[in-house]
Parts: sequence; structure tokens; C-alpha cells
Amino acid sequence: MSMIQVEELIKQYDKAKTPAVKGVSFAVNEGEFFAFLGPNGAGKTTTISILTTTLAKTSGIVTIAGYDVEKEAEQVREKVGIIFQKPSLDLQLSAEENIRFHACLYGMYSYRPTFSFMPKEYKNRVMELAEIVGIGDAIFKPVKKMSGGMQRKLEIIRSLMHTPAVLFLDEPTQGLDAVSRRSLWEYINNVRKEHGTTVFLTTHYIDEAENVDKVCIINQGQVARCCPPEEMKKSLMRKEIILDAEDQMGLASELSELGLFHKKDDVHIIVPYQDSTAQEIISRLKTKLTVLEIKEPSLEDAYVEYLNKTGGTAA
Ligand SMILES: Nc1ncnc2c1ncn2[C@@H]1O[C@H](COP(=O)(O)OP(=O)(O)OP(=O)(O)O)[C@@H](O)[C@H]1O
Repeated sequence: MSMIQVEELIKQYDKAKTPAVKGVSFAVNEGEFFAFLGPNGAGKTTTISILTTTLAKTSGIVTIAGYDVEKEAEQVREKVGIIFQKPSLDLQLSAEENIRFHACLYGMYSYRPTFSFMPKEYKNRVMELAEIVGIGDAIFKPVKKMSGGMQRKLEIIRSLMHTPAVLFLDEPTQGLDAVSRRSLWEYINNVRKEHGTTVFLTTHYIDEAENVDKVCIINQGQVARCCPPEEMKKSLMRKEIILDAEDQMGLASELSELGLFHKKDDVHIIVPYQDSTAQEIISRLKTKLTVLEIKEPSLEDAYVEYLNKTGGTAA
């Protein structure tokens, strides 16, 4: 079953000359890890806002777990957890109070006026999540005294309280330090494994999308490409072996004799390859090598190359 189904989605903001989203279609299966990538202004936040029922669409069909985002918004909200790009916290309250109000609003627990009066299960869950994202005892501090990064962590705890079926992460790690970033990803991966949670991610850190099941590139309001990252790398990037030898000329002529295309960068010899393995190529060489490096393209390489080729601007 498709957990997220988007068909011909259009969003035209009032007074805007052109639509921000121009007929976007894609589907995300249950349990899938899906990355929605694109440069600044591509339409990612607009799309995610429609999918999470916080923005009305102009036209198209959008369903989450089979529920229509407009006609059945309440059911959709029960299914989703959201980490927004911009914090949506009440700064006058403590971190824990923000979580408590959110959890009670979503019908997870009956409201109690203090943390100590809340059920044990709630208290354990809050403390467990606080530990995971490294917020610790700061959970009882007023939000207005917290740094931007701490506020981000708080949002994360809040969205994970009800173990949602679909987790929307809109640039979740923006503003987080490297250690918190890593521990958040470890936690999200565990949540996915344990609960089969579908994850919809937007990020400008392309390396965070390296292990997703499907990548969808959106550019200027339109889907440019939608496929597994491996496929994207394969069709766009050639893998390369970087070689050198004391006898560089000899190495170059040996490669020519073997019919292997090669070129020289500022220093070394580069052998692009596609279908064979690096080992097959290296094992054919007799010249003694001084440099041997195998360069596999990253998703970020493929993403930047794709946007350059299609006239987009990589963010
Ligand atoms: N409330 C609004 N009113 C009018 N235009 C808007 C509004 N919000 C966004 N836009 C425009 O819609 C387009 C898509 O914006 P959106 O925020 O969805 O992009 P994005 O891909 O999330 O960008 P970023 O990576 O910078 O967050 C942009 O041209 C933006 O200026």
C-alpha cells in the first residue's frame, strides 16, 4: 500500500505569478525511507506543508495512509509526526510543558498540571527521548532560555512522542552539532526498524539521503527525477580509478594498449569505468603503481551533476 500518494499536486500562492508546485506526482510505500531533495525555493516546504495538513492545495490528490489530507485531515494528523524547519514552540513554557501540551492535544494522555502527576509511561518516554537527543535535564528549562539547537532537539522529542506511522522531517538536523546529528539519525533508524515507520525527509545535507530507499528531486516546482539513489548515481556518474606511477608515460601507454580510456588531471591519471569492476582493471596492469584510489560517486555528486545538467541551481 502507498503510505503517501501525491497526484498532480498544484499550489499557487495568492498574488504569486507562477505556481510554487506545478503538478507534482509521487508515491511512498509503507515503511519506505524517502528523500525529497531540491535547491532553495524548489517547492519542498510547500509540498510538505500540504502533506501535513498545514497548507491548503490549489488542486490535485494527496492521501496519507489512504486518508485525504483535506477531507480527512484529523485522521491524517493522527498518523503523522512532523519536525518543522521553523520551530513552533511556545517560548514562555518549559520544554517539558511544550511536550505535555502537544501530547495531550493529540489525545495521547489526559492532561495533568505538573510533570510529576503525569502517568509513568509519559514520564519515562520524555526522559528516554531527552536522553537520546542529548537534552537531559534542560527539559525542565523555559524554552526562551534555550539555544536554537536545543529548541530543535525539543521539537524532535515532541514529534516522536506518539510513534507516528509517517514521520515528516523538514531539514531536521539544520542547526544541530555533529554529535547530535549522528545520535538523531541513529534514533530515527531505530524507530524505522522497530516500528516500520515511513520517513519523508527534506534536507540540504545530501549525505543524509545516501541510504534512503528512494530519492525524488524537485526543481522549480516539478519532479525532475524519482528513483533509488543507486540508480541515480549509476545513470549520471562514472566511477573513476585514480592512478600514478614513477613511469607515468609508461602507465599511460599501457592503458592505451589495453584500450582503456584515461585522462590526466593536474597530477594523476584518471580511468573512468562503468561496467567492469576496479579490480578487473587494476589486475590487467603491469606497471608498478605509486597511487591507487577508487572513486565511487556519492549521492551529492550525482545530485549536483543532475541539477547542473538540467539547468537547476544546487543549493
Ligand atoms: N507564503 C508564501 N507566499 C508566496 N510565495 C511563497 C510562500 N511560501 C513560499 N513561497 C514561494 O514558493 C516557492 C517554493 O518555496 P518553498 O519554501 O516551498 O521552497 P523550498 O524548496 O522549501 O526551499 P528551501 O530549501 O529554501 O526551504 C518559492 O518561490 C517561494 O518564494
